[in-house]
Amino acid sequence: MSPLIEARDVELAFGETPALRGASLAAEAGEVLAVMGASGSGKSTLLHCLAGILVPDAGEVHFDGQRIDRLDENRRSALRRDAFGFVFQFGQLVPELTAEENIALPLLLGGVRRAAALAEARPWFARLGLDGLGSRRSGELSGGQAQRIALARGLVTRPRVLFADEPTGALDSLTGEQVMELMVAAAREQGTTVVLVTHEPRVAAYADREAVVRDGRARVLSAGYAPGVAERVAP
Ligand SMILES: Nc1ncnc2c1ncn2[C@@H]1O[C@H](COP(=O)(O)OP(=O)(O)OP(=O)(O)O)[C@@H](O)[C@H]1O
Repeated sequence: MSPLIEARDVELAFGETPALRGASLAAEAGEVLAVMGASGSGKSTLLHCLAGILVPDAGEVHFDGQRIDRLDENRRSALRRDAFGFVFQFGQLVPELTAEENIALPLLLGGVRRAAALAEARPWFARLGLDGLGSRRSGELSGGQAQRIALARGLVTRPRVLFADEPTGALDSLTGEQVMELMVAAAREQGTTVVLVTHEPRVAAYADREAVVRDGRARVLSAGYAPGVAERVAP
């Protein structure tokens, strides 16, 4: 079976700073893949290349049998909107919108009519333990509540791949674990592949498989989680 999404020998430099130096990484359909590594190792850059946000200087990015690094910006943008979902460290909700409108936003941007988009957003409140919060704005939500809204926004279009960059990084560990449990359960329920960037082994433990990025190169660890394995495997 070929992977759903794959980076092959990807290289990318920001000016004189090499961020990726031949990174290869693949995720199968339905898999939860954690990407770990030290600060500055290139994790976010690799995620941005996989998601078609950045175009690598060299190497290839494939999604669902298509080479996406060769698509122009308009087509990559359409792909991100139609096939991918995103969750970032600080939720990044739109402060002027209610929680319900924030969840519905990717559908609205994709041309779904307002009533239909809000109807799609509503079940997420019960699913993520957020009942009664639909009309709140982001300033009236706790960090954990806001991140669950961001998670719902990332999944509401039923994306093929959810890209999550340090989704628990701004939360305390208990709240972070709740968000991870909800994220993995919701993704599995709808068959969404998850590429999860984290530097926390406790967060990576929710994944089916782990990869480590070190100095701009990725290596996949064997399935399953064992404390300390990342440190032992890295040369
Ligand atoms: N927009 C940018 N402009 C210049 N350099 C950048 C930019 N983004 C990242 N870099 C550099 O590229 C390298 C990889 O950064 P990246 O953000 O991918 O690492 P990371 O592993 O995700 O780090 P962290 O865990 O701290 O978020 C670093 O040396 C970083 O300073």
